[in-house]
Parts: sequence; structure tokens; C-alpha cells
Amino acid sequence: MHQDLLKEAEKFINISYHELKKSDQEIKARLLEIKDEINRFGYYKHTFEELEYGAKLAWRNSNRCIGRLFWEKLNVFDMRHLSTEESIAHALLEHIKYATNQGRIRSTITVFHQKTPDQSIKIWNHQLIRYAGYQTENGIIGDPDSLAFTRECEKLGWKGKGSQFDVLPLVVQINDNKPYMIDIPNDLILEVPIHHPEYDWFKDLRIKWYSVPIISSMKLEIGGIVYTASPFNGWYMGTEIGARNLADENRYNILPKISSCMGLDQSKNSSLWKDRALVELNIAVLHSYKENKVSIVDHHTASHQFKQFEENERKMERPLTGNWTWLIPPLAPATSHIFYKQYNNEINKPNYFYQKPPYS
Ligand code: HEM
Ligand SMILES: N=C(Nc1cccc(CNC[C@@H]2CCCN2)c1)c1cccs1
Repeated sequence: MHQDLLKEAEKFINISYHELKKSDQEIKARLLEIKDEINRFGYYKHTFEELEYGAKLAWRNSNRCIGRLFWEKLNVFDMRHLSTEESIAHALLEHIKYATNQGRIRSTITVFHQKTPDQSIKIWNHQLIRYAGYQTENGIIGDPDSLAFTRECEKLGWKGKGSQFDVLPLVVQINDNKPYMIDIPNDLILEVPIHHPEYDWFKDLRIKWYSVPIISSMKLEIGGIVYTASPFNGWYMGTEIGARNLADENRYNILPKISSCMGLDQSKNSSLWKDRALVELNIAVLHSYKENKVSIVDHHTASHQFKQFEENERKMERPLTGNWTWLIPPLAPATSHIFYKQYNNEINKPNYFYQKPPYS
């Protein structure tokens, strides 16, 4: 058991210290320290520099991520010293504030204490900011993806307003303690009303989305150490909102409404009414975020940025890994160079991984 941990630690220290241009001397010394710590405690503690670079490497190794050109620009908040639910929840609110930055979104990760035999920290939210989903006798209100988590929050005493866009509370759990739940203050939640640059009726659909996607359900693994609470954010690619979150039938499913307002013929597939509604919805999303000065990237620009990332990695003689099925954008995929290439989907570490949900 400690052998694997030591092996993972050695691989990580060798890669990171080499890239950080440290001497062989330093590498050897650090490895001795870690070996000793593992022998005494069964795990070891990262320096801040190791944690910071490890979080960046994990982003660079995220095969499904099209946004990796900016992997070196990640703001890392070290919150490993926090040991109470209240202080952890407060740090999450600070993360939301700092990352949002009034719309000039800053890629940020907050890392809480590593998993050890006597301490595990779990954030129950999928994303720090997300809308509730309610099952009612006449269908689902809100985000169907949130049905299970919304029920957990209600079990913990939360009561939503029952609207299409109720922001869920934060839920933090240490070990097997009763989960700690708090509402996010409204002034911390920056949202964008979705309007269309030409179709004035679009605003009557009364749809909006939140500015900052902050993934809080994945774990970060660096050199054999697992950080089960390590929420991270970037900014949205428009298609995530316009081609999936608002468009999927099992999400907000608004294409039929848009198509009716556009007066399209929904009686036959070949009118491509779905495609026309999709394009206008995605134009509206990009237009609205830009109008509100909230960071967003269109899928064409994001593809070009990813191409630059590929070139940088080749120049640095690092083998590129990627997951084609996630990298191609869901809208006009064949207009992206990604569509025409194959990618090695090998999983390198450090990386971000799914973990089993704390509730079920
Ligand atoms: C800066 C702007 C960024 C953009 C535009 C971006 C874009 C994306 C998109 C579009 C996806 C696919 C998501 C989906 O289809 O559900 C994705 C996946 C992913 N991104 Fe990025 N990303 C960015 C930054 C980051 C950062 C800062 C991290 C971590 C430090 C990150 C880690 C990941 C991971 C781990 C996945 C895979 C998630 C999964 O497997 O469910 N990304 N990214
Ligand atoms: N732009 C983003 N999008 C993103 C990134 C990772 C994961 C997700 C959520 N993906 C899960 C959904 C639900 C199933 C398929 N997609 C979104 C970012 C979120 C956090 C950093 S970047």
C-alpha cells in the first residue's frame, strides 16, 4: 500500500520538479523527506508549490477539456488548514466572489484538506452554483439534473421557492457528521438574462443562466494524494448553455418554444426547425454574456485556442492526450479541426476524477 503511494509521489515529484527547473539535488532531498513521512504516517503533505503546480498539471491532463490552453493560469487557494464545516462553507463563498470578479471570470481552484484515514471532506453540490429541480404532478420544474440533490437539500430542511431558477444551497460534510447547509447570498450570484440581438420576443421566454461554472463534485489526485474537496472553475463555452443545459430534452428543453416563436414548421424534421432554434439560442447566449460583460467563449474560438494548446504541447515535446468525443463541440462539430483528428485518450496523473456521490 505505502509502496504505491511512494511510487506515485516519486513520479509526481520527478515531473513537476523537472518542469519547475529544480536541481537533481532538490529532487533527491524532497523524495527522501516524502519517503520518511510516508513510512511514519502512511501519507505525506504537499508544499504549496507542489499543490499549485499539481492542480495545473491536473488541468493540463484533463482529456475532455477544450479550454486547456490556459492551464498555467490557474489561481490556487490553499485551504487545507480548515477543519470546520462553517469555515469551509465560508471559503466556498470567497471562491464564488473571487472567481466571479464582476464578470471578468478568473480560473480558480480551492483545495481543502486531503483525504486521510481520520478525515474526509465532501461537498455535496455538483457545482457550487446550480438550479434546483422539482418533480410536480404536472412535470418537472427547474433543472431535471438537480432532482436528487434538491431532494437531499429538502431532507436537510431547505425550502425552495419552486421557480425554474432557484439557486441551491451549499452542502458540506466532514466525515460522517450531519451535513452543513447554507444558502448563497444573492449578491454573490451573477446571472445573465438571455436576450437575442434581433428577436425582441426572446426576452419574453424569461430564461437566464448563471455566470460561473464551479465543479465541486470531482476529486483532485496529485502524487498519490487525493483531495476529495477541490472545487474549480473556468468560464463557459457558449454551447454548454445553448446546446445542452437549455436545449437537452431532459434539461430545460426550450427548443420547441423557440421554434414556435420563430414560426418554424415543426411538423417535419426536414425543416431543420431544431437546428435553426439551436443556432438562434446559441447566438442569444453569446450575445447576452458579452452584453453583460461576463466571460464566455464561442466554440469556434475555443477550438482555435485548443489548436494552439496542441502546438504548444508539441513544441514542449509533451505527448498530447485528449478525449475526442468530449472535445468536439456539440454544435457544428465538423467546423472544428478537432473533428478531423484522433486523440490518445490515455489517462495521466495528476488529474481530476469523478467520485461516488456522498448521497444516494
Ligand atoms: C478557462 C475556461 C475553460 C473552458 C472554456 C473549459 C471548457 C470545458 C468544456 C466545454 C468541457 C466539457 C464540459 C461538458 O461537456 O460537460 C470541459 C471539461 C472539463 N474541464 Fe475545462 N474548461 C475551462 C477551464 C477548466 C479548468 C480551470 C479546469 C480545472 C482546473 C478544467 C477541467 C475540466 C475537466 C476535469 C473537464 C472534464 C469534466 C468531466 O469529465 O465531466 N477546465 N472544459
Ligand atoms: N466550462 C466548464 N464546463 C464544465 C467543465 C467540467 C465539467 C462540466 C460539467 N459536465 C457535466 C455535464 C453533465 C453531463 C455532461 N456534461 C462543465 C468548466 C467548469 C469548471 C471549470 S471549466
